[in-house]
Amino acid sequence: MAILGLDQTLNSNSSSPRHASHQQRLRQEDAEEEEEKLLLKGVRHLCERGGITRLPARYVLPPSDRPAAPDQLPRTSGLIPVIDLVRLRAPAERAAALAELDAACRDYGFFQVVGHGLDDGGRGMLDVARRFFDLPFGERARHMSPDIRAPVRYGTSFNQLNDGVLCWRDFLKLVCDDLAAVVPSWPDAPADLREVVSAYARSSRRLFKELMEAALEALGISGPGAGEVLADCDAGSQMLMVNCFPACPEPDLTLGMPPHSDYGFLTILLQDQVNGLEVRHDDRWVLVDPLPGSLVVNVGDHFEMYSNGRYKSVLHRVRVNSSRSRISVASLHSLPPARVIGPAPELVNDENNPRRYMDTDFATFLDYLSSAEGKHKSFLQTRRLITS
Ligand SMILES: O=C(O)CCC(=O)C(=O)O
Ligand SMILES: [Fe+2]
Repeated sequence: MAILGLDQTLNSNSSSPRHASHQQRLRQEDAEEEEEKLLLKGVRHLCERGGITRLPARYVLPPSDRPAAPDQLPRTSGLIPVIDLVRLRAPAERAAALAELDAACRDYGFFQVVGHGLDDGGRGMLDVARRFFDLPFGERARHMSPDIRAPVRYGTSFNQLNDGVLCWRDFLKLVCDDLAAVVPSWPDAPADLREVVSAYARSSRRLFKELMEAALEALGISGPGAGEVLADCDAGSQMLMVNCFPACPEPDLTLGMPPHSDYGFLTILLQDQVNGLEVRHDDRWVLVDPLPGSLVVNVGDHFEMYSNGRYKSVLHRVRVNSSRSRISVASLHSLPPARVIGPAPELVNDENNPRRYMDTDFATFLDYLSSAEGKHKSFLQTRRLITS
């Protein structure tokens, strides 16, 4: 297909002309099918073919869903609270740091972590991720699967089963629940991927547990209740989403990820120097401008449910830009997949803090993702008992 032809096909209006002959309509249907197949190979592949000077129509959002041009955004450096783990680890400063953590989870649902002591600050992880996305398409495509349940999966967009408008994103999903068992099925190229990513996954899990320990203390949950949750964190579910957002020809018309919340307890996000994450706060989108070397952490749906609404799982989205490709690695942590999650009994009382969410489990979440409902509401909304 000629390069110009490709652009024209991708941008063309998909409805058939009224007087098109039967044969013309069939040809158009074939072309649309070919185009869809091409787009599902991902945005990296699309960009590598060259000649993409306009955003293909399948990625164009309706005007109300488009991101504001960057210069119209409020500057937000300093807005997302910073939690210093060095203070959290110092007995004399722990109480003050816990109060800050509690406020961040309540008021923002997001915070930045510094002083985390991660070996190389995550640089090795970002570097191997970049080299993975730089591999020839055929090498990446070995891991492609439309099955959202596949433990290793290279995919594109957000939820390709349900996306009406595609997102400008490719990703490698790696389930890390039982590392020793899953690592042999991970990509073997680049040659150091398995080693670097599994080391990062282990560090991220340690950080998750440390943050959960602190958050439970901040919530006033102690004794056997806290012990059980923390033991479950050790054997809990973990999923790495390694995201690649290539430079985009018309970034103001689309998004790298649509507004969504994360399903787990906490997500730990490592990102390169290119901004893109926007968080919903006070009814507006704010661009997160992270401190160099920090990790961004957010509360997920399971933690909002477990905390009976005290902590907020906040909508966030990713914008793309026209000049620089961006890499991020989200590590989504929760309790073991078989565990039923509902409000902690310590946080519910009939008088002034009634139960706000019904119990849920992982299977229900996966069913939701593959259902038509996944198009319209957040998973959390489907679990609410009290809507205010
Ligand atoms: O790339 C980012 O900044 C956010 C990624 C994200 O929200 C996710 O993978 O769930
Ligand atoms: Fe997310």
